[in-house]
Amino acid sequence: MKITNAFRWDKESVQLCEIRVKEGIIIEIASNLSEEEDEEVFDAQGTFVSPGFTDVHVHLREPGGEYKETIASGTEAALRGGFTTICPMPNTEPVPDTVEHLEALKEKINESSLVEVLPYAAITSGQKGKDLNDLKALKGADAFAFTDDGVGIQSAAKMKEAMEQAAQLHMPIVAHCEDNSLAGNGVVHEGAVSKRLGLPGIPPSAEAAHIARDALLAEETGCHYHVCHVSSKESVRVIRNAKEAGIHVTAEVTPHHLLLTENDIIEDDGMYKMNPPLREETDRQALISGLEDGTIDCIATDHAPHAEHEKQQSMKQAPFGITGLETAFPLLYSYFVQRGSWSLGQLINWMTTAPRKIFSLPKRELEPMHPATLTFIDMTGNEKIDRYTFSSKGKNTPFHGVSASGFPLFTMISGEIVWKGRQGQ
Ligand SMILES: NC(=O)N[C@@H](CC(=O)O)C(=O)O
Ligand SMILES: [Zn+2]
Ligand SMILES: [Zn+2]
Repeated sequence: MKITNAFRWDKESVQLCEIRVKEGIIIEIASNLSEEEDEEVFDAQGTFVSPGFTDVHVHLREPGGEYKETIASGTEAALRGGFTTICPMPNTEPVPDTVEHLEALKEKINESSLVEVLPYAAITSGQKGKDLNDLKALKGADAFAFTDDGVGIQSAAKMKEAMEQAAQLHMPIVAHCEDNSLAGNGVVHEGAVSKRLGLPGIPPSAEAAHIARDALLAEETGCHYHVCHVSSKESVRVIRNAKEAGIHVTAEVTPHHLLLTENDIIEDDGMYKMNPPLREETDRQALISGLEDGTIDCIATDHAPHAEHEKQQSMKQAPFGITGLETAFPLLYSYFVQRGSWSLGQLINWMTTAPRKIFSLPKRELEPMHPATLTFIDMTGNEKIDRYTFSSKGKNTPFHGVSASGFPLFTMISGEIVWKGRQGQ
């Protein structure tokens, strides 16, 4: 197959190109490729082509929470957002904390996933933070990495034990950092908005204290420690210091923490409730500079679908979390690339190469010998985000009605167009 009329990021600028694909693999890329007899031609219609995005932090809710999302609906949302590899978190029912549960989950993934799905296994039984799972056996059953995302591991000793074992297995420990004794029953950032709305707050120290603790434990144990959804300037500082000390720490940031602050919360509205909470403008700026200077390694959505009736509740009642797969690239492209803060190459790196490097996944580059697993993005059009058109069952986004460019038009996996939803709409 010859893909024609596509733009790609070529070192420093966007260039028109043609791509030859054989048996699902990229063979050649050039501005003009020779004609081959009887070759199928795929007209990319002037879209921008990128390796499919990788998201190392999503919630698919299956098993146990199928009314919020299923593997089928969540992976369709991934395709619609340009993601071809996603890593679901283990806060499901049951939790993938035994080989049996993980195998059952993998079977469901095989039955209904539309993209590559690499599931995490939990660190502790039922994610209760008490009994360590058989990490060696879970690695043997292909766990992507270990995490108790959804809750922080409260006991430092338990975290140390987990890291000791993970280090021996050469597996990363991925952490939702939240000290419950500091976070309490908080529902928003502790600051101006928690005061204005009279809501219990979550201080930045609830996150940063765990990161500082765990960085020391990672140093002691030699474990690779990855921090989920960094939200505060204090956390960025602690991660920067840890990296400077040579500790193997990596970190991710979500689109919503890069784009929103507590000031976007106008009233007591559960749609703006997420964990960690939206913080202050100085935090948002620290996250942006942390990403730009390499303190934060990649972008991950923390796609957290919930049902409409759940998110329509007040801050105190609604569950934490917002969806992200179908809005991540358009929002970041429109806000940071179109306005000139980042190059397209930087954004693509944080959503493709960088997350794969953190977890030593096989490279997916737009280069010969790599799989033709590609996302084709419409860079010129502009449309309003409409949550009711999401493939995800979770319509819970605070970005409904926001205008953006950069929506994927079609997605290819190993040379096959697997999604052309926007074309068909
Ligand atoms: N981020 C969230 O606000 N919610 C996540 C849990 C989590 O990522 O901690 C969820 O599972 O809904
Ligand atoms: Zn979390
Ligand atoms: Zn999460």
